[in-house]
Amino acid sequence: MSNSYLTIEQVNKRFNTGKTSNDVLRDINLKIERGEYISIIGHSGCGKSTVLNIVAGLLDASDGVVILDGKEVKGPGPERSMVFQNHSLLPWLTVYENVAIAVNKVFGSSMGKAERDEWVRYNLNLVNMTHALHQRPDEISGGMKQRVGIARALSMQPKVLLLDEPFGALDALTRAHLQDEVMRIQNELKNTVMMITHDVDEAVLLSDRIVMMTNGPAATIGEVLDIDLPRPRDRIALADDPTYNRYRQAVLRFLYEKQRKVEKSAA
Ligand SMILES: Nc1ncnc2c1ncn2[C@@H]1O[C@H](COP(=O)(O)OP(=O)(O)OP(=O)(O)O)[C@@H](O)[C@H]1O
Repeated sequence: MSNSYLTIEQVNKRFNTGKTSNDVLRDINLKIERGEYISIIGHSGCGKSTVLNIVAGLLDASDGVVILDGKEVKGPGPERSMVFQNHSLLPWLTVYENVAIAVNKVFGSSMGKAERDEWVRYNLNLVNMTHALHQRPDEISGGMKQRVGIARALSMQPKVLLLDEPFGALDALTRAHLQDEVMRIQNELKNTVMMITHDVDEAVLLSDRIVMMTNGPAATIGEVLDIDLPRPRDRIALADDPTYNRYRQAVLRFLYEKQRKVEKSAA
């Protein structure tokens, strides 16, 4: 298998607890090109977070490798920054400081103080948060916290941005607004992104490809769907677009027909 920008090759994952071994992932193979936006969708518990955690280096694969930009992933690193569903800001630091702490850690030796300050502000400006620089996490809304988390992840200039249900805890309107912001930022920065989602519309709207996982145990990639919709994408215009709806139906069919059958036959 030749390498792409990000290659997941023959990855298996078993969790061993006491005498029992739980085969969670089997034969995960995926190649992601630089600048691609990939979503991973699948039923709860199939192993989506496990895949992302292996790419993040937070978990080791039992077999197989992850190669990013020619280097094997071994342990966590700032070139693979992660945003979680439940914002993980440090509550005692301000919005500015939450991003600055990451910037100082990653670029402390290579950027001067003024340059670091400018970079923190640049990233907070990308997510429209410069009005709240000196507020603390408990003084801002859930959507604002997620924006700061995204700014913090982007500020590390990751080679791949890993989003674990980043909009999952938000109300529908805030979620839509933040999805639009992420699409705008993606258009501007052309990041390589892997995002876990349970939301079919979110997957189709944001992605270049949707990776659909089979049910566990021993979950694997069932189908990969190319989303060939021009960008920038407008959610309202797409609601009536036949191609958009065809993609949507393909994902729904996978999740609720094909994977339900697997569940029944396994029972
Ligand atoms: N540290 C661990 N030790 C043992 N089993 C684990 C561990 N982490 C995850 N698992 C198991 O691996 C399976 C996949 O979990 P994972 O969190 O990756 O699924 P998921 O698809 O992300 O789920 P959800 O959509 O509900 O977040 C589950 O059966 C889970 O119980």
